[in-house]
Amino acid sequence: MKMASALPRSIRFIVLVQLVLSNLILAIPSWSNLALQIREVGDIKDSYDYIIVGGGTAGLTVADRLSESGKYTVLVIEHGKFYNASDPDDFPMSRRYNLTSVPQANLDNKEVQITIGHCVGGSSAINGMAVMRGTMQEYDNWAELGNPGSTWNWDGMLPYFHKAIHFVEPRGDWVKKFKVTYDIRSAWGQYEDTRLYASYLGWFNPLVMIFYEAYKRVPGLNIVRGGHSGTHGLFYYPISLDPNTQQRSYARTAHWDGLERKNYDIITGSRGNKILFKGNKASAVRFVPKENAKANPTVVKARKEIIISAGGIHTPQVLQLSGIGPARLLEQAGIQVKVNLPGVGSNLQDHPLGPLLEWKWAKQPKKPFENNYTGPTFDFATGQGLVAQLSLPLITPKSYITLASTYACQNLSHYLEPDTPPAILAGYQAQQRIYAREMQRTNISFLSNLFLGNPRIQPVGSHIMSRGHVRINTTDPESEPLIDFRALSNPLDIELWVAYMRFLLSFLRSPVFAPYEPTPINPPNSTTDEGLRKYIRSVLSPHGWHPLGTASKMRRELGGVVDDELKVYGVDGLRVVDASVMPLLVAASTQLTVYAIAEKAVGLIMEERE
Ligand SMILES: Cc1cc2nc3c(=O)[nH]c(=O)nc-3n(C[C@H](O)[C@H](O)[C@H](O)COP(=O)(O)OP(=O)(O)OC[C@H]3O[C@@H](n4cnc5c(N)ncnc54)[C@H](O)[C@@H]3O)c2cc1C
Repeated sequence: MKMASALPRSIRFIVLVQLVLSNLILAIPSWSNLALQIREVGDIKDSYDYIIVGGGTAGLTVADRLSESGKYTVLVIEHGKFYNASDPDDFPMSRRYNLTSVPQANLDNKEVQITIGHCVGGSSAINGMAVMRGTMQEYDNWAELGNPGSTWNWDGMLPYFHKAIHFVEPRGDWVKKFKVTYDIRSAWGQYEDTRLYASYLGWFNPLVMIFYEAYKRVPGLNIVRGGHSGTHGLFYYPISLDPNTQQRSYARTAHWDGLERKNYDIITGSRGNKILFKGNKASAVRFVPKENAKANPTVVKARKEIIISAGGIHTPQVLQLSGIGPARLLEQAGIQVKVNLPGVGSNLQDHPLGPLLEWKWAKQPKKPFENNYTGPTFDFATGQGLVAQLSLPLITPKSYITLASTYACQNLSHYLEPDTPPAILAGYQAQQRIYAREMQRTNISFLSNLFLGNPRIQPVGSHIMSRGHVRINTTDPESEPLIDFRALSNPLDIELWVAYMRFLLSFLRSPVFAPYEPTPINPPNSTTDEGLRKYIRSVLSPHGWHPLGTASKMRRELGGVVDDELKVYGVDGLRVVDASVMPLLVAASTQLTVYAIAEKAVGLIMEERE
């Protein structure tokens, strides 16, 4: 989009007309056979087989797959709107929520700006487009927290990773130049009917190879033989880019646009604010217009199931407004308790973003960018998708055992709120056992370094020990929920960051960079442990755009909210399908995992039906 101003006016006009027309076709499909955008509440049917609250990444995937046989009617209720594809800003407020966290006590009381999607397509419409997944070990850890026989492990997820995204191989010269590794057979799917794409950029940033060479010298760092095949180390990730249009490929383009289905409706600008029950069975959704919570609500009935896919922040809110959540919180808000489920809203995790490491290079590499790329521009693209994922033994060979045993011996209740319910504590202790073990292993990453070009590195914490929460505002439950990351509330997190910083500072001294005479921009002004702690507190963001865990798929006695079929404990006919079911972070950005969760959920629903 930003390129448009460089074009002659006549061409700009044609491009604009094309964009407006294509947008009309995509956004107003109600005149044809296409899936229907309901414009007036009165046009909504009295009941649907499936109702999905939230038309984002997971919600649209589930809706598409449930409606594809034509046997079932599906309604999606989406809070945001169809946005205008010709909008010159790729990241406007109209497409995202305007949220901040409560002040973070361990981050100098900072209120953290929270960015999540608020439109048809949800966060997939505004994300950085990186396509990554975690390692085998990380998904296997999910199963460990699940019920006996849980299939939410690597083997149980892999078929859905395949189904979720159509992988487009990189150009041969690119593979050679960058040493890209990928393994289609074991890691990627190429299904014809999957319209979501993972592809690589077709241009060259010479800086990337300098970083590649520097990482290669890090002792113990794997050069991954099949990027994304469940192991970690140094590799390239593709992006969610449609290779034909060179535009963002996301939940809307893959799972809504152009579908010819009379059984698939969506209503936008509508906020689902209560699930209604007949006895124990979720039977209807109540919703209000986006702008007016006090307006007359509409109720639409579900004949088979209701699925909440409102994302890691709003799914717990919808559950709590429906009387499913911690009883005390609900009583304080004057909400009748349907199920006392303390885990709703707890276990909030996100990938923390460490300080952006930037340098000035006195001498530049000879060859500048080979830039004939014409798609969307964003930070990750300039880094070409190079990521280095590092285990704790690799980051800090001398102290990883001490860090792991310090964590294993912690009394977690010292770092939680005094009235933390026993089930929540039990769940965090189960996670503690997992992480105390994983800190000593070399096949799980604790720090991901994303190369962003220029040269810059964005360090991202892959796993955190602190746990936050999302709770309705008891004085005004319909307003935005209160979001507290409780960043660094577990003191081990800052010690991990001190170790990460020490690793990074030494990496920057790699002899590979020396010919370019680098000078760091904004380095920490003290490198003592205390100096680094202070520095981290001043720069860390606990929000790396991946809030999750707030309706975790764990055993109920561990504070879980959904079982292994993603059904909400204590009621019938209600599932959660989105990022909030992930019980633990994976060392990867989250969209591909969310798409795979949605595909697997549909598999479970269909298995039950047929
Ligand atoms: C800025 C940003 C950058 C990111 N970058 C990357 C990246 O590069 N790579 C990657 O893999 N991942 C990335 N992610 C993360 C990834 O996009 C998300 O994890 C994923 O899209 C979440 O999917 P979801 O279905 O859980 O939620 P969403 O996709 O957020 O969907 C939730 C939907 O529910 C709607 N909703 C909320 N409440 C209600 C309600 N009460 N009633 C009706 N509708 C409601 C919302 O409007 C939204 O459309 C990024 C995310 C963001 C925000």
